[in-house]
Amino acid sequence: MQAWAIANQKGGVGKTTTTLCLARGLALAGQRVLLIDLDPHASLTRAFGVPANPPPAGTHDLFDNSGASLASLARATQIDGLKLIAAQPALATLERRGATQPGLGLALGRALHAVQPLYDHVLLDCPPTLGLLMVNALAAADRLVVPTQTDPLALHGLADMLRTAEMVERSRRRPLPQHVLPTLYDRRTRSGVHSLELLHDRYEGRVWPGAVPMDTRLRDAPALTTAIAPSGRGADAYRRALAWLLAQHHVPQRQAA
Ligand SMILES: Nc1ncnc2c1ncn2[C@@H]1O[C@H](COP(=O)(O)OP(=O)(O)OP(=O)(O)O)[C@@H](O)[C@H]1O
Repeated sequence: MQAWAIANQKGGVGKTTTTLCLARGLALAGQRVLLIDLDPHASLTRAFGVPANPPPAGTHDLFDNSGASLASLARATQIDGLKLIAAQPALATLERRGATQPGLGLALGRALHAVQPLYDHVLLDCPPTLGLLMVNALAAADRLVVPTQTDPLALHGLADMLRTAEMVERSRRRPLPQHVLPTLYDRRTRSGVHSLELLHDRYEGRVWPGAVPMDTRLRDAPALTTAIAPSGRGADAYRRALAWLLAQHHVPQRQAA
């Protein structure tokens, strides 16, 4: 099983869209995929039409003492082979508890360990804040995918995110390969073209050589719950990005604990 953290400390850079498109691509290729929505805003959960009221069983239950197992929280989705653990608003309170409850930073990794035989890939959609939930995802992941908007401000956010990942990597003493995915690219703007060039110069080897273009069909997909099968330039770009990510062979297999 490969665990992928999809993370960036900056909001609105395409994390949820990326998670959804990569997961769908993997499931359509016959892989057994689990999505875990770690973002209290629950965009990914809503994209699958899971109602917010009453709050669904989901990610938060992994962190309390309810004894809920990850396997029991996974719900089927409209896509064969793709399961989802829904986010609940209560996730937002976890950051406070984390400070006082030792061991909570590794709760997700422990839960994933138990479902290794059930899934080929687990994708973790992270919130845009460096808190307990993101640290859990980075500690548990086998690889990190950082979607980054192609504009000058977003490049600062990217540098912060990669520094954070390197800190976590040092403390867990296991490599965390990092892959950068340029998103929301507008080739008609000079700042877009310039930012993409900068990305490739600064992070050579870690950046997908393409870029996901602005595409209204991708923008509308989650809101309309038609996230299941968007088509068009954006969806095509994600297919190519997934192929590139899978071709990065330096990702080590998970070691036995
Ligand atoms: N390639 C694209 N073209 C057009 N719109 C896009 C594209 N990718 C994402 N969007 C839209 O941009 C917005 C932000 O995307 P998304 O929710 O995936 O980002 P996020 O990083 O997960 O955001 P947040 O930090 O708020 O969770 C959404 O409305 C989404 O539909």
